Amino acid sequence: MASPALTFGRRLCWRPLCEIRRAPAVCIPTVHLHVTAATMQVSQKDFEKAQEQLKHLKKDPGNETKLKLYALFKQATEGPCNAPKPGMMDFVKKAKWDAWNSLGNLSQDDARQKYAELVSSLVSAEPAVQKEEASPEEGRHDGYETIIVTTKNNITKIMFNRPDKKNAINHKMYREIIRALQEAGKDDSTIAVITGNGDYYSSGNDLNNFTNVQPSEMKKMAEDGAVLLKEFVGVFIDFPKPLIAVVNGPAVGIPVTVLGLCDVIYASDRATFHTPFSQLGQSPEGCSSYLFPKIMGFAKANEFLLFNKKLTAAEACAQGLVTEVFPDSTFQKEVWARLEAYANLPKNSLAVSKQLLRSVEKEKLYAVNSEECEVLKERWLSDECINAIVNFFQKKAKL
Ligand SMILES: CCCCC/C=C/CC(=O)SCCNC(=O)CCNC(=O)[C@H](O)C(C)(C)COP(=O)(O)OP(=O)(O)OC[C@H]1O[C@@H](n2cnc3c(N)ncnc32)[C@H](O)[C@@H]1OP(=O)(O)O
Repeated sequence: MASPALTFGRRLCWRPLCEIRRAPAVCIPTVHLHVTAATMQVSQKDFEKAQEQLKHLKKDPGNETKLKLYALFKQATEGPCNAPKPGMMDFVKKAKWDAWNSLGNLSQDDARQKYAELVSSLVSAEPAVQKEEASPEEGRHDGYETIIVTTKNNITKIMFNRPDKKNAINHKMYREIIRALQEAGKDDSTIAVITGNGDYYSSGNDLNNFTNVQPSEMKKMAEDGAVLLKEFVGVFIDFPKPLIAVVNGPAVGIPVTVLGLCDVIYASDRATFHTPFSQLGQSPEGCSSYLFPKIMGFAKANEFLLFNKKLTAAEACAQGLVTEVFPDSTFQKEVWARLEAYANLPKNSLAVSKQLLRSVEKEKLYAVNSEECEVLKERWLSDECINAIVNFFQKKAKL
């Protein structure tokens, strides 16, 4: 397949909602004679109320739901799908058309009803309070949007903070993590911790990083991506004090590979570890092509890095990737109690010891990092990789 302009992705996110918001009561007078006036009024009122409620949703309901809302709105206001089918490569329009068309001959009243019910279920599922935002944490560093950085009890904590996107790492987040690690390396803390907010540790590279790119810009996108990735992995290689990963949930891709560059890895028993590189037409990064065989042995590393084998926390621990696994119910309490005790140890002694443990490998790690980024630069331009990303957004295919 020729490299298409990857212009779908994000646009899918808001257009259906925006359209719904922009298309208010003008379409509503469509009525059906078999419905009594009273029922019709209630249903129409609910429909209008639902449109209003939708505007105030705090949580992005996700593409799948937005497509459902779009389809029900069109059905409710225009009846069965009557638009011409968009072309295969017009992913967003095609997804919307498919959603509308799938409603077949559903009546406009039923569509209004279902629309109102769906909005109502979204409203009840809204989080009561965004805890992290509601109560600013002690020692919080300013100027970050995608991560939360705090320093307290001699520990600098860097928390991935895009829980609605499973903490997928977009370009801004790569840059913010680089800056946070550089600052944590120099601040007064004794140790630094990386963790995730929400149910995931991180779902890895945000696949939107590859979207909205015109064919003429693909090469530049790959080159810039390789530069950013090299710098990102470089700050892990050079991190001067103990770096602990507190893996609170599933981890996919790059947050897994850089675990080999962290010093201690604590995992909840809910965590899983997955590097689906071949499934995505990509190749390993984060120095994992060198460190993982050293950590797990070739036999296990090959299954993990080549064949996308997902590991449970217990398996990752048995293979030496994870230091210790804790029951999810006591994970935070046990881990933080332990980290606070470690952070009271002499800071300089810990820093020089960590550097001794890691310095023998540094030159090799720089070389591995460079080589991995070069290979990935080519991979990102390959049909295998582009097709995998198209597939993710088109079908929302899950790993
Ligand atoms: C500078 C560039 C450097 C590049 C370095 C390269 C790194 C390689 C990698 O990291 S490879 C790993 C890439 N990650 C993935 O392929 C994961 C893709 N995501 C999934 O398969 C699933 O989302 C899941 C299994 C992680 C979670 O599934 P679940 O059903 O529980 O949740 P949703 O799919 O509904 O996810 C909620 C919303 O989050 C969006 N999302 C999740 N992960 C990513 C991602 N990696 N990239 C982009 N978007 C992601 C998902 O699309 C949902 O969004 P929506 O609510 O708008 O629909």
